[in-house]
Amino acid sequence: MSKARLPEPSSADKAAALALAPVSRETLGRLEAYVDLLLQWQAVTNLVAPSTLPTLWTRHVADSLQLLDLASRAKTFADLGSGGGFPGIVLACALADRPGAHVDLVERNAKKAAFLREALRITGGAGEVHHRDIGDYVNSRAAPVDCVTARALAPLHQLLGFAEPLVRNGAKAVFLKGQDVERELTEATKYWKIKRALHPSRTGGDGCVVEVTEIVRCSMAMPAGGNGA
Ligand SMILES: C[S@@+](CC[C@H](N)C(=O)[O-])C[C@H]1O[C@@H](n2cnc3c(N)ncnc32)[C@H](O)[C@@H]1O
Repeated sequence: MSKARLPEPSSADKAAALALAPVSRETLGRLEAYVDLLLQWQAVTNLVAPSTLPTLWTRHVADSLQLLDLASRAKTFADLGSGGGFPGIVLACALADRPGAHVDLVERNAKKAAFLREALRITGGAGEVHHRDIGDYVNSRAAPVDCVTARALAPLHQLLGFAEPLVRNGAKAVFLKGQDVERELTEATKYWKIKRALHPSRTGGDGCVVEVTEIVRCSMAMPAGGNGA
């Protein structure tokens, strides 16, 4: 049986992404190698929604790159639930030439963790894959990180539960969120007192980045599914 042909990223979209989030020639080379690898693996395993492939550069790459401006002095990152590598691999590619930079990519799915390792290998991205559960990772990481990231992982109240040990240890959190952010913030404040700022997404739509610099648990019990341990 012949495989269905996947839609390809459009060159106009790539140009638009690079206008939104300009990168050095070296970073562009790494990102192109990553996108090529992602397209090869996408043919056999679902790393991103196939419908988003034509706009892969704006929807996924530029979306990830915009986090760098919100963490311009950060060197160490923890990307929770990295999946196909957004934003973690993109950040690792962009930071490869920054001395001391490092991205921990946390992913419990074995196939995706294997993909992430291969992406770091072929791009020379500055990072390491942690094939484990986020709860284990955040509760056992001894050294602080500067910035914790996540995209399309969980509702905000759960993300805050995951990130709380890292933020308590000095990290800033930046979460890429969609249009439901106000509802998620309302829900989150039932369980957490947070210091936060909202930044509209540079890649358009109703998306935004939630920047969190303080997370304090309220007395109410967390619902199932958060890092309520
Ligand atoms: C919907 S995907 C999003 C992937 C990527 N961040 C993106 O935006 O394309 C969520 C990923 O988080 C991983 N994940 C979910 N819960 C996790 C957990 N508790 N520990 C580790 N990985 C987790 C899943 O395996 C999945 O690959």
